[in-house]
Amino acid sequence: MKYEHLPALCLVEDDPIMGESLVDRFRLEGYAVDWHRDARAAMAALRRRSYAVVVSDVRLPGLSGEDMFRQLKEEAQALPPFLFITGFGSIDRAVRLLKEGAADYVTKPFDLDEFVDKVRALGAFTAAPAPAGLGLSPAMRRIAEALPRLARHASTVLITGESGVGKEWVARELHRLAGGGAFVAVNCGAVSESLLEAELFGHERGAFTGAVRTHRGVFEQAHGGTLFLDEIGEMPLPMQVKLLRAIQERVVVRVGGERAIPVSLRLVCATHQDLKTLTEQGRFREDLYYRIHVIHLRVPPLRERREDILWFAERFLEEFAAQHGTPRRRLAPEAERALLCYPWPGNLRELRHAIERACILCSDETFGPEAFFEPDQLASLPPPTGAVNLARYLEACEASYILHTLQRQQWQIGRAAQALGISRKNLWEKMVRHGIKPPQEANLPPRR
Ligand SMILES: Nc1ncnc2c1ncn2[C@@H]1O[C@H](COP(=O)(O)OP(=O)(O)OP(=O)(O)O)[C@@H](O)[C@H]1O
Repeated sequence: MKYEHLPALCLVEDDPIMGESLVDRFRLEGYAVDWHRDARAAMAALRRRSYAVVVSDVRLPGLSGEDMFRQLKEEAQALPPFLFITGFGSIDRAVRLLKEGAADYVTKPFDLDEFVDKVRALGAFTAAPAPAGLGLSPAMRRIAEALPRLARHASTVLITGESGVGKEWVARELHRLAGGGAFVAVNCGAVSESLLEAELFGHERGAFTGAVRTHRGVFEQAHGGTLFLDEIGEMPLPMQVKLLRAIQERVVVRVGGERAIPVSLRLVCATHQDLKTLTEQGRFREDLYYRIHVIHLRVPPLRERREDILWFAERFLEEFAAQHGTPRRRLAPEAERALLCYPWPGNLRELRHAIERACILCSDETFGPEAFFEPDQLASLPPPTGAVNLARYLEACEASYILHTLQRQQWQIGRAAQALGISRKNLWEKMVRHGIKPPQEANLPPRR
C-alpha cells in the first residue's frame, strides 16, 4: 500500500508562545508541522524535504524571513507557497515580499481561524487519511503513535494481549504504515508439529510423502513484507531453534533442500501467553525470547480501557449498517451503560459479534440493552468498575462522538465543528482536553 502523506507545514517562528500555539493548532488541523526557531535551520530543512506550505515570521534573529525567502529563490529552488507573519510596523516589507513572489501575509495580531483559512486557501491542504483507529484510550493511542516509528525502523516486534484484543489488527496496521510487500499470517498453534517446518520454510518436491510440488514457505511468501506469527508461545521447542536461526541469519532452507534462501521481512510475533513464564518453565527458549522481545507492544484487555468500548461499538454499528445496507442504528443510553459495565472477556471480538448479532436480530432503530444481553445477564452486570462514574462516562461519550465526527469530516475542523453545532475554538479546546489528535505523524515519510 502507498504512503498517504499528511501535508507538511514548515513553521519559522522565534517567539515560543506564538510558535507553540501555531504548532498545536496546525497539528489539530491535520498538518505535519516542523517548527524552526531561525531561518538557517528552516533553510536546511527546506532543502532537504518538500513542504506543502511555509509559514514564516518576517522578523527573525539573525537572517530575516525576507532574506531567507530571497536566498532560497536565488538557489532556484521550487519553493512551496510562503505565507509571512508581520508586525504592524513592517507591512511595507511584506508587500515587497508579495511582489517578489510570496503567496500572502498576515499582520499581528491576527485571528487564528482566518489564518488557518488562508493557509488552506493556498491549496496546501489535502484531506488527512483515515486514522489508525486503534481506540481512544491512552494505551491504544500510545501504540498508534509508536507504530509509524516502528514501521520505519523495527524488524522484529512482539505483540501480547488476551485473545480478541486486536493483536493482529495492530500487526496489520504496522504493515500498512510500512507499505509494500505481502502480509502473511500463520497461527503456530494451529499447524501440527510435523507440518510446521514446511509451512514456515517451505519444502522441495519429493521432500516427504505427499510433497508433489515445490512449496514456498511463509518466510519466502512474506519476503519484502510482514510475517505475522500468531501464538508464538505454542511453537514446539525444536522449531524454536530453527526459527531463531532463520531470524538471526535471515535465510531459510526448504525442507529437503540445501540452498540457503535469503529473506528480508518484518517479523511480528503475537501471543496471549506470558512468554517469560514459559521461558522459566523451559517451554520457550530464552535466546528466542530475547530475540523477539526487543520491541514489545502490550494490547490491554477491553475492560482495562473502557473508553474504547463505545467508540468501537459506534464503529461496528456503522460498519454493519454499510455491510447490510440498513439504516445506521443508535444506542440508547441504557444500552451504552450496559456495554460499558460488561467485562468483555472475549474483548473486541466479542463486542463485534454482539453488535453484529444485534444488527441482524433486532429491527429497532435504537438499541436498548436487551439487544445485547439476556435479562439474567443484565441483572448480574457488575457495577462500573474503577473510575467509570457519571462524569467519566459522559466524558467518554463526548470524546467518542467528537472523534467519530472528525473522522467523518476527514479531520476538517471547520466542518466537524459545524456538524457538532459548536465553534471551531470550542471544538479545538475539547480536542485538546480529550487528547484527540489527527493522525499527523502517522504517515510521514522517513526523515532523511
Ligand atoms: N482497531 C480495530 N478496529 C476494528 N476492528 C478491530 C480492531 N481491532 C480488532 N478488531 C476486530 O476484533 C476482532 C479481534 O481482533 P484480532 O483478531 O486482531 O485480535 P487478536 O488479539 O489477534 O485475537 P487472537 O489472539 O484470538 O488471535 C477481529 O474481528 C477484528 O476485526
